[in-house]
Amino acid sequence: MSFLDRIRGPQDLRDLDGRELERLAEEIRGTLIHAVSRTGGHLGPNLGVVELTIALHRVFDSPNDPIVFDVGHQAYVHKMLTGRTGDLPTLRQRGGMAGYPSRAESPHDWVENSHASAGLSWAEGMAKGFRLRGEDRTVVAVVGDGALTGGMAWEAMNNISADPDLPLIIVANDNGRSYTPTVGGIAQALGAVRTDRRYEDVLDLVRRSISGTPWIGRTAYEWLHGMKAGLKDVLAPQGLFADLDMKYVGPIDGHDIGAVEQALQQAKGFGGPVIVHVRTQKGRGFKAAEDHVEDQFHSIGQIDAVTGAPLSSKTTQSWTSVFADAMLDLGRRRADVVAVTAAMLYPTGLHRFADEFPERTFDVGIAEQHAVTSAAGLASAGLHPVVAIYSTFLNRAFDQLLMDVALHRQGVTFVLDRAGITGPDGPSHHGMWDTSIAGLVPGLSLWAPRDAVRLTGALEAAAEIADAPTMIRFPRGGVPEELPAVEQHEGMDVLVRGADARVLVVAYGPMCRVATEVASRLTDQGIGTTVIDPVRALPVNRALITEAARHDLVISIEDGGEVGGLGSRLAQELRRAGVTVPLREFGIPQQFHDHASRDELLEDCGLNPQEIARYAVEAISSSDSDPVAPLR
Ligand SMILES: Cc1ncc(C[n+]2csc(CCOP(=O)(O)OP(=O)(O)O)c2C)c(N)n1
Ligand SMILES: CC(=O)[C@@H](O)[C@H](O)COP(=O)(O)O
Ligand SMILES: [Mg+2]
Repeated sequence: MSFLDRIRGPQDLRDLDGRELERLAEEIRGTLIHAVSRTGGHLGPNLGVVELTIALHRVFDSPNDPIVFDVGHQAYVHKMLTGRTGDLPTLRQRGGMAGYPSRAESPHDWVENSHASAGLSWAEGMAKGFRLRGEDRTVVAVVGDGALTGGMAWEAMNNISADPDLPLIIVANDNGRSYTPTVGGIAQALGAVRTDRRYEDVLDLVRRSISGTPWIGRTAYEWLHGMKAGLKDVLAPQGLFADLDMKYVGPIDGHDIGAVEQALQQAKGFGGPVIVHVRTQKGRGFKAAEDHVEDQFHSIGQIDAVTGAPLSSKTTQSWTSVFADAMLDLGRRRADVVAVTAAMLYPTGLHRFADEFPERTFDVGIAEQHAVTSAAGLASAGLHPVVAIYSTFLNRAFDQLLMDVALHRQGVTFVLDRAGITGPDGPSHHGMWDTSIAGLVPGLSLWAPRDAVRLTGALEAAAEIADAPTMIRFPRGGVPEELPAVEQHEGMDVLVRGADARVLVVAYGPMCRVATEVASRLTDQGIGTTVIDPVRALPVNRALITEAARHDLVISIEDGGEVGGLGSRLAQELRRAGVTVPLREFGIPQQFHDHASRDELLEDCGLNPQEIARYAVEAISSSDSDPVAPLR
């Protein structure tokens, strides 16, 4: 039986000796590579925390001592050590193991939100809470160097550093990377601590010089050992945290289980907030990952478990790569166009713009709030910033969008990738709130392109707006074939013009294809149907109101939240115009949607032609004297 097979929970770790623990780490690495190369997922981050997580679960008593993972994408090893190795083959699949901690899976899991830089606030609150309730529990927060570039982490640190007996241990998991190398002064400061060896070099020098004479050696060693704390303070680099009067232990080799355990025990002994700074390597133990320049296999699809070569041959171009092409073309023609990313240069497709225009590309770290307001600053300086960001991560920068960009009427373009249902990353990753947010922002224009041609056109149009925010949203994955219009009308694209149309379907983005299929089903039932893509979804086009008034039923279909989404805004404008035609909005239901494939979840949301057409037939029939035969 392998060591890993013997681990049903953290208690089974405690009997293993150093050699056995190393064997266990090897087994965990092999299992991770084998499983995640098949399922896809965050292989690199998890390969980097194997020894760290083993040490954490040997020193602390989870779940009595909660272990909080910031972002949580690096919690696969934690899940394996808490009895879930067998679930790895179901990773990120419908009904399978979540890619982040999940309270439904285990009491060892505490925080499910995959949005970075929230972990320390969670841990600070938990530690205060347990202390107030008189519970003897230590909270441990594992936070990456990337997550430490997020402002929320420092809001928490400000409170933690002022609370000397808070039972909280912060493990700074410093692998020097977010996707690409982590940017900014904080990362540099961590790096300084990581690479500054004055203290160790002096110790090595003394050890070498006295190694031949035992009695001197023993005396000097005892002296050194006694002096160690003072010596370290004098010689060790005054790390980032020293000025906060935070106790600091490190830097520790995060792949040396014994050293990490010793550091964690030392930190535990302090009884108050401590930073344990561990140096790890993302992708450790898998050469293809270690050597992967882009992101050290931060997030992978299916790959060859030996070579690391991608297996899922992407046949269709991705929405992201269409944007990358359009952005590069725009940048070549417009010197005022600049790019802003929050530590996601490659995932958002800005890397090619950055290669050609490095001085016009700004990676601000995992700091979306700063990214948005800094973009307002760039616009006020006469530039046109394009902020490329995953839809879900814009949530945390709503105030900056509203009060810095829109209030100041700054021309900033937001390109929201992963808008709508994303799929495997689960509830905190679906981009289902951006359209509701957009609807609240005065002056904002939004495009939801249905294909590559419309995406390119939307970027061109958005870049022309210099006095208000603009937003372009598209989903994760492959871009569909071009869906040409049969007619242009007042800036809108008519995709189907039904004879004697009774039903108007207003469709946004990738749902336009669904809408044309709804139309063909209804036409087969003898119900004339018109399909319109507004192209510029917000503000609502007045011509759409006029079109709606000419029909007996209006249906809107969007890959966005149905509450307060684009359909809701259309309904509001119809009411305001006194148009009483019934309107039914089809969108993503207002709930947290678990992980599954994007197609599975869209089906669950009812965003398919069958269900929508069935609704339309029933609605028309119920309003008619001679009802139409129900759809089969
Ligand atoms: C608010 C937010 N922005 C962006 C992301 C996307 N993201 C996921 S992990 C990651 C990098 C995290 O780096 P780090 O904290 O150092 O963890 P590591 O992957 O190195 O273990 C990013 C940018 C996110 N999860 N949350
Ligand atoms: C953890 C995180 O937020 C990202 O790594 C995310 O998982 C990437 O999502 P995509 O795979 O859609 O790029
Ligand atoms: Mg990192």
